[in-house]
Amino acid sequence: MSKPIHFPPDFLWGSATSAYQIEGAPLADGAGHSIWTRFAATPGKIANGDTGDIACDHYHRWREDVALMRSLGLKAYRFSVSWSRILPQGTGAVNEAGIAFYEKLIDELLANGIEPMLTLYHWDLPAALDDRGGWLNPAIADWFADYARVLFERFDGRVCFWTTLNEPWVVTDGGYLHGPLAPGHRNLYEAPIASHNLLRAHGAAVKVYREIGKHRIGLVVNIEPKYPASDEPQDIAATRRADAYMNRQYLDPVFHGHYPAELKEIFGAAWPDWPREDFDLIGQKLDYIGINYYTRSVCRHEETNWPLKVAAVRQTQSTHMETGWEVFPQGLTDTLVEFRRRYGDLPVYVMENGSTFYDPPNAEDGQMHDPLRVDCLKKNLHALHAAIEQGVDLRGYMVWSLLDNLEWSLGFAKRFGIVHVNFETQQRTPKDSALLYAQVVASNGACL
Ligand SMILES: N#[N+]C[C@@H]1[C@@H](O)[C@H](O)[C@@H](O)[C@@H]2O[C@H]12
Repeated sequence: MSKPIHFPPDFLWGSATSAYQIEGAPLADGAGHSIWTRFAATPGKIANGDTGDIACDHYHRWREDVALMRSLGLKAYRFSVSWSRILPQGTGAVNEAGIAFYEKLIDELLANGIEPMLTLYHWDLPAALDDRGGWLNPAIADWFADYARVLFERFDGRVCFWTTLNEPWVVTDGGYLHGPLAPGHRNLYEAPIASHNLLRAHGAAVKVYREIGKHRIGLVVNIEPKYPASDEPQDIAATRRADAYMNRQYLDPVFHGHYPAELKEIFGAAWPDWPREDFDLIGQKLDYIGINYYTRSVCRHEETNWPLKVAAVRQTQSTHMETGWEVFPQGLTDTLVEFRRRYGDLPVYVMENGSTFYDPPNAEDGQMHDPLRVDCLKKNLHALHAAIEQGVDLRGYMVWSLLDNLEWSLGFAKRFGIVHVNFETQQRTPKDSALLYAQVVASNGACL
């Protein structure tokens, strides 16, 4: 019998979602278009013609969903604000109805003893700003800082956990280099510019927060640890390139004041010489780092793969994600321990971790059984605890996701929720994984 595991006494157990994936009604009450309302309206961009027009109808069911979180005993809820609900044109006049929606949500969370954790940007850029160059326009750092200021002024104090960006790597790689995500560009020269401006915008928002904020602000990055497929020099080099491109491209500038050298190697002439002062802006001190972990990647050299010349070697037990994400809990431990080794003892929150498996239909007992997700959750939580035992200052864990939702260009078919959503009836049904998670929260991990 393994000894029961205990997490730190004030460990923050919660769940995570994002605006466009769950809210629906993206244009309600004066909101403006975003690059995702546009992308979803473009035939062929989202599987099965799915859109965020309704999604989980959270815009109308927010009170019910907070009650659901309360029933699971959650201590925190990580959500994002849709920039174009607050500033329909991305800059300029504030849409008070947009403020009102998030104010109701925040106050309801607080009334139910749930810590609101607010993400300023989770991919849904106002379309009006995309028309002005979006993340390719250096002015976006100021636009983002002005948007952040509005929310800081309205909500700081009720919101004590702020995140500037969610997964800048996905925004860049998906939206500007390879193109499966909004705004759907495929351009070697644009990707580094968008990525750099995301980091500048992050720094500009943190700078504003230091002027007027009184609580905590950080950045959320997705980390996918890279392991060489062999000890061949070219596989080792490929692994180094993949790590630099996906993981260190954001953490090195924020914490070390420069990009990894491999990026110039990868992008060649498409990699600009960045102004030194940009790194002073990007390197604003953070109160915590948020890490999203899903899987690892085993890398080999592949000359034909553009532009990294890296291929991922498919592994055995995988989730039902499009690219077959391997279930590899050790990667979560390794990621957290490596962050501490490379960047120091900053408080860490796992801001997303979860899995997608085909959930069998409601069993005759009316319960939604999801044994694969239950198994994956248990293994990941043990891996989390292993990191704490190795000295990582881990403060909290947000399971992705509270609800089945719109998995971006993969549509509604990829279900990550611990709560099942019937998208015809909007009925929410806690899965076995939700019941397990409720026990984990109640026992602070001792039930594992
Ligand atoms: N894919 N996948 C699931 C999940 C996605 O739904 C989130 O919006 C992203 O922050 C991150 O990619 C992770």
